[in-house]
Amino acid sequence: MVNYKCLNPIAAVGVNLFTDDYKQVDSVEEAEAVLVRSASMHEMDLPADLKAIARAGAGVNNIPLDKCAEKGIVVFNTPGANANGVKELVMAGLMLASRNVVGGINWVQSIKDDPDVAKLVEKGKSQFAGREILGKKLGVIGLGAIGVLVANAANGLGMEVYGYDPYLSLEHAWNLSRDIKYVKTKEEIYHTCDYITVHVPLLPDTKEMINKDTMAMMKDGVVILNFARDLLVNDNDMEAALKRGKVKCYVTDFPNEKTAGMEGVIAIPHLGASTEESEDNCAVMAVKQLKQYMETGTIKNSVNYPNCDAGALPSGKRITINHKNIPNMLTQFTGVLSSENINISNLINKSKGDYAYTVIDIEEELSAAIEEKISEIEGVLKVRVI
Ligand SMILES: NC(=O)c1ccc[n+]([C@@H]2O[C@H](COP(=O)([O-])OP(=O)(O)OC[C@H]3O[C@@H](n4cnc5c(N)ncnc54)[C@H](O)[C@@H]3O)[C@@H](O)[C@H]2O)c1
Ligand SMILES: O=C(O)CC[C@@H](O)C(=O)O
Repeated sequence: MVNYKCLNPIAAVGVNLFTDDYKQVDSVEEAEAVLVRSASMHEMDLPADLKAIARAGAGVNNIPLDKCAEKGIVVFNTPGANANGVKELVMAGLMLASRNVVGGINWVQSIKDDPDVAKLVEKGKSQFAGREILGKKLGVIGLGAIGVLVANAANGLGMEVYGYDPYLSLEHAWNLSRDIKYVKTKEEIYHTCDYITVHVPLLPDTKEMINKDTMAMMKDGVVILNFARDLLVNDNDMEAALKRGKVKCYVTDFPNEKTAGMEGVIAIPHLGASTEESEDNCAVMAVKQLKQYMETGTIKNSVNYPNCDAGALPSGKRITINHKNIPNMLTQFTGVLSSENINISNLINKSKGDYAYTVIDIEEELSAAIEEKISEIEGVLKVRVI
């Protein structure tokens, strides 16, 4: 039986994939597997039995990835599963920043009880006139699952689209329309574009990438859209830029105490992935990845351990070892098994940065004492026998 804990509500279509071999528990302390959306896990004690965390979503800045890796806990996310939901809201954000729909709607509400409302609407509507996006230049920073969809959709609406991503993957490059102008520096986007949208993860090198220096390079009256994470933007610098008119409008899906009421900000309550379709896609992908890892040791879409297709289970036992990526580990693992006269039928070893993962298939049972011996090897972080 595998105990799992959901730290946020996870769509039923995903949770229902758990069979009778899985049991939902009330506290993280009892869990071997965790499902999470946006709940912060940074201050949480991670129990010794915890083996995997699946983030039903893309951003993993709410999870202490290094601390998890150090404890042999594999963290998964669900790349692309909510990308269409976010793309659609970004397109809405482009419109809301261009046409004063929000101001107009609020105004109608303020005059709704006036018997002359229809006449007042025609008389007063000019104060909410806007501009069209057709022919305007859009810069997309980060051409991953969301950025590519946004770039292609904006291109389809007649915008001239520029894209920047120094780590562009082959898969995403294939999906990018040939009309998108791929640029080699962010500065080209800053200097050129009327609208700039960011779709990068929050990392030390992307934190506050939109700040007074980068905004100084932008066109006067630029519109900035942030459907990625609030800390990508320096809020004090944004406030000053909005006041000066350097930035015409800032659309954010991550309002905080500073930006929620800021003039010139369109604040949306983190709704990018809040669609039935995205929530279902993320939940199904997260649960499938978690189950596959718990049941077979295969790692797919991990952000802190290497991906590893462990293949079908052997007739005997499978030993999975999460360990440090340091020399001489395989010799020690195979040494323990050969000293017990155990034959290895298959061995896979993968590494990612400071961490590695080894899967060893044997055609017989494995005693707890031998498992213990492997666990005691320096650099071994977690051992499982499936
Ligand atoms: N608003 C929401 O509800 C919502 C939903 C999903 C994702 N997000 C956020 O959006 C981000 C992007 O999501 P995604 O699904 O497209 O992820 P993704 O991993 O598919 O794409 C991220 C892209 O950013 C690129 N990148 C990384 N560092 C960069 C840099 N310094 N400059 C330019 N590009 C860089 C990567 O190469 C990658 O192509 C997530 O990390 C998350 O924070 C928000
Ligand atoms: O779970 C959510 O609602 C938001 C998820 C989103 O921010 C993500 O990074 O995938």
